[in-house]
Amino acid sequence: MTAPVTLALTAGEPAGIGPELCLMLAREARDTGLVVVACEALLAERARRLGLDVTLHPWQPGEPARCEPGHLSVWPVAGCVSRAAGKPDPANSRYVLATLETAARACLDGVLDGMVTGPVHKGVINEAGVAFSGHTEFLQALCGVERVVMMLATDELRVALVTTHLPLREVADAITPERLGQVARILDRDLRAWFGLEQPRILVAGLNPHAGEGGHLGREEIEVIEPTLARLRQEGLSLTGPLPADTLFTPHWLEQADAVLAMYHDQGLPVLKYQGFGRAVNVTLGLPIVRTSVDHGTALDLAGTGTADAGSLHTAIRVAGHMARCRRRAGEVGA
Ligand SMILES: NC(=O)C1=CN([C@@H]2O[C@H](COP(=O)(O)OP(=O)(O)OC[C@H]3O[C@@H](n4cnc5c(N)ncnc54)[C@H](O)[C@@H]3O)[C@@H](O)[C@H]2O)C=CC1
Ligand SMILES: NCC(=O)COP(=O)(O)O
Repeated sequence: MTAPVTLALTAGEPAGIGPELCLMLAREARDTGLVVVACEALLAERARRLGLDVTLHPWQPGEPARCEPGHLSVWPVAGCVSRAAGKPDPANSRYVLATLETAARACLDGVLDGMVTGPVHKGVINEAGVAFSGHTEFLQALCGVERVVMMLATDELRVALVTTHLPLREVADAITPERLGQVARILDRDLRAWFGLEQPRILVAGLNPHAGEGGHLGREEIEVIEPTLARLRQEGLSLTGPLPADTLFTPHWLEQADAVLAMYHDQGLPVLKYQGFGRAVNVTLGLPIVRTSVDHGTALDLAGTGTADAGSLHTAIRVAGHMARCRRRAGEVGA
């Protein structure tokens, strides 16, 4: 019999809502195996504080994960030096990164089938002197791949990004024919692989207002985006654009598309979050492992209150489980 899919779930920033969202999962039975990669004492303390009756079971590679209500398997990670909700401590940063590395290496080694990440605080990690711009870039480097793509999705809308965590000032220079080509090809390929689309229809946003207004409001569309899209169409990609970003997110265009490719983080993600914050998933395309994440951050204001919504975490687990099963079926990893 084939072993059930088992995912790593990193609990993220200890002072944030990640640890309690992981614990909330234990209220119900799970049909996908989950191993929470975190400090066991942190989880135990947060469970006590919130009155959650959860028994934590240290997990060893090769063991089945506990899936019944009231029980959670934990891959214990050391180094979490302060565990207060709502009070982040840069001294925990090495521990936070160790949870990510533990999970990612387990996926690369085939010990686990994919990873779901709870929210980390990028600023706090940087305060510890570690250059870190996000899981996306961290996992790209750890897995040794040249390009990955951040895509956030609800059941109704998918938005992928050409650039991710960059100061706005640097965005225009980062949009090169090479990067745009790599991102569009990964998006097209992974929409086919994971989302069952035979010929993904992708709307591409311009960078400038009104997609450059014929060159009067910026020349990136004419000099970079249009020629690159023309080359990609010759390769068989179905791309429409560059379209003015302010009217692209309207039913007229979205009804004809499977995904939107936005040029930068705050061009695409505010629309996605307005449409579906709390039930969206963040997927890293182009990695050799399965990785999804929640659509929200650390919500330090809610940590320790038990009021955080676990909707996006449920979506992230569902999508990662689906991707891991696809990979199994495709024979990319041993069944
Ligand atoms: N996947 C990740 O690791 C992500 C991490 N972040 C990081 O999180 C930190 C804080 O970012 P913010 O911009 O403040 O965004 P945030 O998502 O943490 O908070 C924005 C607002 O949404 C609320 N909120 C967030 N998650 C919620 C949930 N599950 N249930 C109910 N309400 C929720 C918060 O209380 C707050 O009012 C930053 O360091 C950022 O980089 C942000 C997005 C994703
Ligand atoms: N806005 C999405 C976000 O910041 C999450 O990024 P990452 O940590 O998944 O790279």
